[in-house]
This record gives sequence, structure tokens and C-alpha cells, in this order.
Amino acid sequence: MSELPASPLVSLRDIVKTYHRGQQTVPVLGGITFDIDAGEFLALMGPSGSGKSTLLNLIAGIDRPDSGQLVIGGVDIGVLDEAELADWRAQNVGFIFQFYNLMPVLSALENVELPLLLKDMTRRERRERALLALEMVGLADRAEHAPSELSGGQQQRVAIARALITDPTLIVADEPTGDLDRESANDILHLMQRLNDEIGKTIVMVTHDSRAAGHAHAIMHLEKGELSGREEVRV
Ligand SMILES: Nc1ncnc2c1ncn2[C@@H]1O[C@H](COP(=O)(O)OP(=O)(O)OP(=O)(O)O)[C@@H](O)[C@H]1O
Repeated sequence: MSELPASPLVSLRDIVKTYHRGQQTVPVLGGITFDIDAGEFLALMGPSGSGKSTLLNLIAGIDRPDSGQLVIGGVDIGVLDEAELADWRAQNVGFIFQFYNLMPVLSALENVELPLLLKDMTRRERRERALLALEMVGLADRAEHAPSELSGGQQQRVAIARALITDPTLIVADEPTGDLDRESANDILHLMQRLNDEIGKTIVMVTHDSRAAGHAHAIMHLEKGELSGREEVRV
């Protein structure tokens, strides 16, 4: 596993984001400043429309702020051009989505392998690594199954294996348990906690669910595009 860089891993300074739709402007983030330490498991909570997903997408390098500075692992991602940003994302960020975003025509193993297709690796190396990742999430015996042959919780575990496969600096999760029943949600949250505790993955998770947020170290609350507080959950 890669070494963790010095804290903080993520530094946001005065991040402003406004969406433009025709003549209409929608101010979403009004100057956000905070740090995320390496090894932290942070939950982002707030009412619908408060800007949680927008903030997560900026931290993941999917979108760009209008102004402000965003430094991750010592890289000022604001100065990267589109190709450099895409490359940075592929190397540094693992994504977990609410609806898993697995490719339906591929097996679990092939889905996990996908991020490695960009790497200089033999087919055999890719398969071995993907199998290890599936083992880590307890699904090695389902490697050949299609997503439609797996439960929601199992599909999310495949998605977590896919997020881990490149050994990213940062894992971002947008409502990872939003589509799951309570028991499967608990399994997923425990798995994420293990990734954090046992292999030191830094995780930022958007959630509406305070029970889910209770698995994080700290909860950052957003209100109308402003930070309204940080709550420590576990040490
Ligand atoms: N691509 C876009 N174009 C225009 N407006 C957008 C776009 N994406 C989001 N918005 C608006 O920005 C605001 C914040 O959206 P965002 O998805 O970040 O909120 P959220 O806190 O994650 O909400 P939810 O909990 O409902 O998912 C909302 O008013 C939304 O309508």
C-alpha cells in the first residue's frame, strides 16, 4: 500500500461554486474552508440541496470550483488541465456511488478489473489483483457472477473492491447505503470502517443517515452551502 502523505491530506480554502442554468444562477457553495487529515473517515451531512454532492465532486476532482484553492496530497488540483485532472483522478480517487454503477454485462471480477485497464499490467496480473480485492470484500466466490445475480449489498461490495483496486489516496462515497436495507447497510459501513482502520484509507462519505454517519470519525454539517459545524464521533 502507498505511504500516507503528511497531514492534512485535503485542504480546501474559500471554495466557491455557483451553477448557471440559462439566465439563472444557483449559488451552491459560498466559501468553504476546512482540512481533512490522512486516515480520517469523514461524513458530510446536511439538508437536501445544501451542496453535499457538489462538495464531494470537487474533492474528487469530478468538477471544479469557481474560486478557492483545493490541494490534495500536495497537488493543487486547480492548476491541472482536463487531461491531467482525469489522470490524477484515476490514480488518486476511488468512487462508491449510491446505485453501485457496475457494468451489467461484465462479471463481478471484470467490473473490479476495469480501473486497471489503463495500467501497464498483464491480463493475469489484473485478474490476480481483482480477485484479491474481491477476497478483501468477502466475495471471491462470486467472481464470475453478473451484477444482476448479486444482492444490492453484494453489488456495493463489488463497487468497493473496484474503488480499492488502484490503491487510491482517497475514497469518496455518495450515499453508499442509500439503496440498501438496514442489515446490508450495516455490512457496508463495517467494511468501510475496516478499510479505514486496517489499511488506513481516507474516506469522505455523503449521507442523510445519522446512523451511517456514526461510523465515521467526524461529521461535517453543511447548511445552504456553508459549513455549520464539525462533530467528533469516534477517536
Ligand atoms: N449540474 C447542475 N446544474 C445546476 N444546478 C445544480 C447542478 N447540480 C446541482 N445543482 C443544484 O445545486 C444545489 C446543491 O446540489 P447538491 O446535489 O450538491 O446538494 P445535496 O446536498 O447533495 O442534495 P441531496 O441531499 O438532495 O442529494 C441544488 O440546488 C441543486 O439543484
